[in-house]
Amino acid sequence: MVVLEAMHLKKHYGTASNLIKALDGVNLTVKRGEFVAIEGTSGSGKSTLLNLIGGLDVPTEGAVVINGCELSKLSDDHLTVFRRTNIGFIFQDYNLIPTLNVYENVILPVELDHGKIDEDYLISILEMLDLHVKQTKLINQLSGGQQQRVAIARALATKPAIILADEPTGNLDSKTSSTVLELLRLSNQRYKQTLIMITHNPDIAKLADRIIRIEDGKIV
Ligand SMILES: Nc1ncnc2c1ncn2[C@@H]1O[C@H](COP(=O)(O)OP(=O)(O)OP(=O)(O)O)[C@@H](O)[C@H]1O
Repeated sequence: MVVLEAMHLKKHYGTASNLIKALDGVNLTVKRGEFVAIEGTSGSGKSTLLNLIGGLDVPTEGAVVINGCELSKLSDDHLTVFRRTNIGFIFQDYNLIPTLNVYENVILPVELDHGKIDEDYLISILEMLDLHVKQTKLINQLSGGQQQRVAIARALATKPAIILADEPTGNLDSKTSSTVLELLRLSNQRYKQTLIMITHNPDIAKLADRIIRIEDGKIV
């Protein structure tokens, strides 16, 4: 079953002589439960692609369809709810809320949609990420790596169909990094979640079902 379809996606900035083709005609089909790694040099268009797939940015041309829903057809409000319920983002700026503690940050996306919190599932995530003893800590009492793990727990909390991750283990030591990858892989397999991950690490890319390489805004 196809969960994501990107059709002829383009993202251009500027005009005429200053035209930057950040993404230049990308077609991509991803099946439910697939783990896709995205590789490419700096500036090749990886983040642009992830932002368009996640509906965080609007393409200049082309369309993104997730679970049969074309993102550009949704109103802003619907898109916000759609994103929250279908997509888990693990980006480098964690966007955690400093006035909430770890537990409150993690359950926030579930609460915003008045969803039921699966406590057992949540505890297992927090334990695997070694955050269970930090649940009542405020975000600024955590190290960068711990904050990254909170962002990962939050992305998994809603059991989203698609997880979009931008170098999710970039700031973690190698032990935590492999734990996080194991958790993502486990979650990917157990819940048939689709995982799309930008990585510069060939060892991580090797774990993926498929590696996509982007150069100059195109899949090569
Ligand atoms: N808002 C913007 N305005 C103009 N150009 C932009 C904008 N955002 C991105 N670009 C350009 O689009 C191209 C692709 O950028 P993108 O961030 O997608 O690359 P990337 O592969 O994710 O790079 P990195 O690995 O360094 O994060 C780059 O040339 C970048 O300078």
